[in-house]
Amino acid sequence: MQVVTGEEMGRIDRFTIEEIGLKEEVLMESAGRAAANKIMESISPSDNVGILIGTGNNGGDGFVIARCLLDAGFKVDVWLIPPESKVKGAALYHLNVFKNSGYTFADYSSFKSDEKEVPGQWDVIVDTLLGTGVQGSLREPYHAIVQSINQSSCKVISVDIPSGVPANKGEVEGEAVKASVTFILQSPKLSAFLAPADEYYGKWECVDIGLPIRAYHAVKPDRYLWSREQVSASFPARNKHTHKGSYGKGLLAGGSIHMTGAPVLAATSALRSGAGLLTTAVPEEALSTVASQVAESTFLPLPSKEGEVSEEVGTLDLSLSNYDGVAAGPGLGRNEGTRTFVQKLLNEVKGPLVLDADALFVLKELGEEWRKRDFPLILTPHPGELAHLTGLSPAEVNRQRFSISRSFAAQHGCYLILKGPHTIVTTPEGRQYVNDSGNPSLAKGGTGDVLTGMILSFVMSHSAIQEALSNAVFLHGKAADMLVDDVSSPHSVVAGDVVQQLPLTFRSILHS
Ligand SMILES: NC(=O)C1=CN([C@@H]2O[C@H](COP(=O)(O)OP(=O)(O)OC[C@H]3O[C@@H](n4cnc5c(N)ncnc54)[C@H](O)[C@@H]3O)[C@@H](O)[C@H]2O)[C@@H](O)CC1
Ligand SMILES: [K+]
Repeated sequence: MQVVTGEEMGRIDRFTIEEIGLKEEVLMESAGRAAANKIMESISPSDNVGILIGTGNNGGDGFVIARCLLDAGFKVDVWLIPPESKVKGAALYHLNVFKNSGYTFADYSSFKSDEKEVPGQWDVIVDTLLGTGVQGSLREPYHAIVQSINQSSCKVISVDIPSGVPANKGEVEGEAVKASVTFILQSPKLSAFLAPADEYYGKWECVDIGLPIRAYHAVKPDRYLWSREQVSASFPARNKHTHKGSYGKGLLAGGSIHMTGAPVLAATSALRSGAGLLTTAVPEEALSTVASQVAESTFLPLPSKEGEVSEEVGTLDLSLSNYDGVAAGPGLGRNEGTRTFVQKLLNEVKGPLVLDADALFVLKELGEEWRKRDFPLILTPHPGELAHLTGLSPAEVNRQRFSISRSFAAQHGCYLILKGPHTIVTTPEGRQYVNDSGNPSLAKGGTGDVLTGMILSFVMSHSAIQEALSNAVFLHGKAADMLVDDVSSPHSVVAGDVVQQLPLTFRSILHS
């Protein structure tokens, strides 16, 4: 499933109409009918339904939906918000089809002021006021209507996008519909994955309106949703005729005297995620504490000074080219030793290199050096870390999560995993994959270390790096979802619980 901007959706629509020749009226019929079918499945025949129709094509969808529901015998009131003379194009065509079918609507523009509240007898409101064409904050009368919708106790079903929510941005200016459910037409828009707009959608589902795949090929949004279906299809099975070496020899580097837990979490997570052989590299002063908590790893002591890796690491032969994958960062600290170490990893690792946490922090000081890597480089920042790397503020990063990740990954030739409530994996070519698992229980120290371990393990056992990364991100979130659904509360989940939950999470995918 592709994720689009409002403009991309418009271009896909136009290509379908102008190049492929599917008439706009036909497209609107398909869209409205597909949405109507979903709406009818989600309400009861005894419900009183109010359908609110706005001026643009979203309103046109509303006329199709209203006709479908009335034909099926539902109890429906239809309100046309603008004066009829304002309705144009395909929406006007469907207004006429609606009328010619023997149905009527109420003209909101002629209502007296005491008639303008959402009526108390409605159980369900279908919001087809405004779609992806909305610009800025809502003008009257939409503003007042949306306020009235949000104050009502009705179930609110938005079509395509909750009215007033922008397609491409997370910020909502002023009022917008807070939907119970949104039936998105064909492709989710960016705002479904950006805060706080994502909250306005309620539960959402995409409805197939039959836009031709050729139109997507022409427009190339190159952004996809990565969910359970894609994970199941790409999660590699463990073959009978394999041995520990078949699943990669990995190196996990992290820890310092005050942060011994981070490498423990990352290492145990890597091992639980299938790594065949794991070596954990830890500064000498922290080694015994870490080693006592990870029985299945071998260890590589790193020279240390004041509890953190020291600059001497730059002069040592660590045989870094012998590993199938390396991940570094959790708990390393941010001193010169870490910088020297990360520089060495960038130069000497001959396979996928995952940099997280403190390793990301020092990357900025390495200037242009790290752009020249011949082997895959995978960066896993949270918005604060990407802000540090780009010189932007975390708020700016969050505001433009998609575009900033895309340009950063392209500019630096790396895979970028921008963490957050809807983690985005971006490839060096700029393709993007949005994750749809996870919950706020993951907003805790240590959960990122768990993800790093999973990523290390997955990139060693999967030939397609993007799939490995997206699967790790999905399953990490899924483990948290399973914990919250079956075992814990979002408050109580700790990073170690996520590691413990991995076996059942993987089983749920293998057996689905
Ligand atoms: N173009 C197509 O072929 C199809 C479009 N579809 C529907 O069309 C929608 C997009 O249609 P439109 O581009 O007409 O956009 P809208 O339906 O969002 O309507 C835009 C109109 O709303 C008004 N408006 C914009 N900002 C406003 C504000 N802040 N306050 C008050 N009024 C405002 C303006 O008059 C503008 O022309 C989609 O969301 C989808 O529901 C579907 O029918 C499928 C086919
Ligand atoms: K809408």
